[in-house]
Amino acid sequence: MTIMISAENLTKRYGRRPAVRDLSLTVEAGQVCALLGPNGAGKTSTMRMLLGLSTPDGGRVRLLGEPVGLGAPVLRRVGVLIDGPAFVPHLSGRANLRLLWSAAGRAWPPPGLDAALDLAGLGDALDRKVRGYSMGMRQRLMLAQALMRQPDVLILDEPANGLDPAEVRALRERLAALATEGAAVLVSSHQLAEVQQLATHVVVLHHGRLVAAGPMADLVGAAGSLEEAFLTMTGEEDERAAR
Ligand SMILES: Nc1ncnc2c1ncn2[C@@H]1O[C@H](COP(=O)(O)OP(=O)(O)OP(=O)(O)O)[C@@H](O)[C@H]1O
Repeated sequence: MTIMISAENLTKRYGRRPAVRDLSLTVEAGQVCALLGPNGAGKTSTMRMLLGLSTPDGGRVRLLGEPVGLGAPVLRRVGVLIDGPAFVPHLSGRANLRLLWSAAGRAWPPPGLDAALDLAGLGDALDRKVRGYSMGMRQRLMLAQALMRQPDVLILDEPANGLDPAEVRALRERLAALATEGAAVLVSSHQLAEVQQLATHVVVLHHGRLVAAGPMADLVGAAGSLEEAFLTMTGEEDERAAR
């Protein structure tokens, strides 16, 4: 068992409001872990801290056993999809990928480019300006960006947004293959039926707190589906009804 992603007692406040409270989680090599929670539960805040994009008010993060901060060397081994990246609209998809890769002084092309482009499935559009891309095409370019470095750790915030069913399936298969090869994947999503097929493990947040964590089969348990288990755990249906 190799722990690839670890958070210990993470806390984040915006002003006085806690967004993440005393959260601990681990993701091991070979696992695809879903980070779930209703809107505002703290998923993006958690991922930003895991990546050194925001500083925790308390607790500790390690990726591949190393501490994380902006520009930490370990981040070269991490594929990221989180708020962006901001592509240059008048450059092609391919030129944008090259720019993002080469900015750090690395020789083009990256080792996983072909597999990443294959998944992105942009075809001829890869050489057209990003300005004309649909939302789904931008999302697929972002995925290519995250995967082109053949990462050991992947942290993806709602990667399936805007993808059509065939693309969602291709993404699922690619992430499973990367995990089988020894990567650790942490992925946030609201698409619970999809997550149930994708993830081996689940972490559920509610109001910034951990409410459940463990193997998918344990969480689904007697509820029969991840959706049912999730709604029971978070009490979201009751909260909506009370509003
Ligand atoms: N930069 C910020 N400044 C102030 N409050 C913030 C900031 N970022 C997040 N928050 C607040 O922190 C809480 C957690 O937000 P976060 O984006 O982490 O949730 P989330 O689980 O990713 O939600 P969603 O499912 O809607 O993407 C929310 O109450 C949000 O309003």
